Amino acid sequence: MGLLIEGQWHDQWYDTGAGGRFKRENAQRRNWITADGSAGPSGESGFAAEAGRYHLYVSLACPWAHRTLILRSLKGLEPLIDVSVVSWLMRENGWTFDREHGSSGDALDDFAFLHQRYTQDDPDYTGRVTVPLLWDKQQQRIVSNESAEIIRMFNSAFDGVTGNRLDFYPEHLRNEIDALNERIYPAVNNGVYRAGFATTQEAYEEAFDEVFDELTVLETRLGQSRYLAGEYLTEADWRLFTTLVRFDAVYHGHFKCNLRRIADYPNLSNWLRELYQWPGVAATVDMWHIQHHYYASHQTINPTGIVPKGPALDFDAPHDRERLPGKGVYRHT
Ligand SMILES: N[C@@H](CCC(=O)N[C@@H](CS)C(=O)NCC(=O)O)C(=O)O
Repeated sequence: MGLLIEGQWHDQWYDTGAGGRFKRENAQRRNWITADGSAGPSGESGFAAEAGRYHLYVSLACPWAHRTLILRSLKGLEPLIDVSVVSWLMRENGWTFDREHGSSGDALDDFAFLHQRYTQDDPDYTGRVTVPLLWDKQQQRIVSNESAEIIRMFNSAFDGVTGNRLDFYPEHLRNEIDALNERIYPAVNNGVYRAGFATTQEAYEEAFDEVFDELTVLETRLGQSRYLAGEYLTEADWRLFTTLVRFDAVYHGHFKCNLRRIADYPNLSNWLRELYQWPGVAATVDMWHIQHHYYASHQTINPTGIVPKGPALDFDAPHDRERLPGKGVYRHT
């Protein structure tokens, strides 16, 4: 675990400051792929949607990278955007490449370390070396290392190429989806990390309470609504999914978010199974990478590196969500 400072790699754990609070660094590359290469909401123009031009770097353990793999699958982008999967283990060199346990190696240059890709973009790069990372093979530059924006690009930029009309961020639901994301990101997606990486009791308990307060709100909501934003399955669901699918296996034990398991919430656990069983999704979930990555990589939290054998999880078990009205994914015209 470390970061680049003026292009040099430094092995360094997170600095949680005096209060012991983990603060996630903001992503630094914020360009957008668009249908015609015009500029997106941030960054520069020049990234037009073209088959075969972009490459996605992911970890199968990482919930932020997982979002991008799900949207890539559901939007029919697998033949257009190829992927490299980093090693499950992240230690003193940060994300590295190998070809074990389903990792791919660096498919482009056979680099040993992901930080080499960051310094190829900028030899003086300063910052954390994170996944997901979307790379432009043509310009040899990073498009984006912000998953929230990569999934938005995947949702629409390539529609003219693929003909895929599924819309996970439909116009009429945007306010609702944005409001959900604004609560769920700090309290749940990042909340479990804030609990797990806290270095004071107070910071841990603060994050812990936020996680479970929000899960209670979401449990109630999903008792009345098939999906988070209503009858349509949207981006907001997939963003929550990647955290909850890891929860009982990792966040409950490793990050000490153990008031309850997701299995103890009837609506959240049934909703989780429906999403897991959505065509194309189960293949993006690798519980081996997920469990081994967290327990073996975070040596400050789990110095022995022992990976628990349980819990037994069965996301293929039947769910009861048909009891609520649902329309599946919205299709734009
Ligand atoms: N804002 C980024 C966050 C990505 C992120 O923090 N990824 C983690 C893996 S789950 C990472 O690569 N961490 C390495 C580090 O912080 O050094 C996004 O959502 O894309």
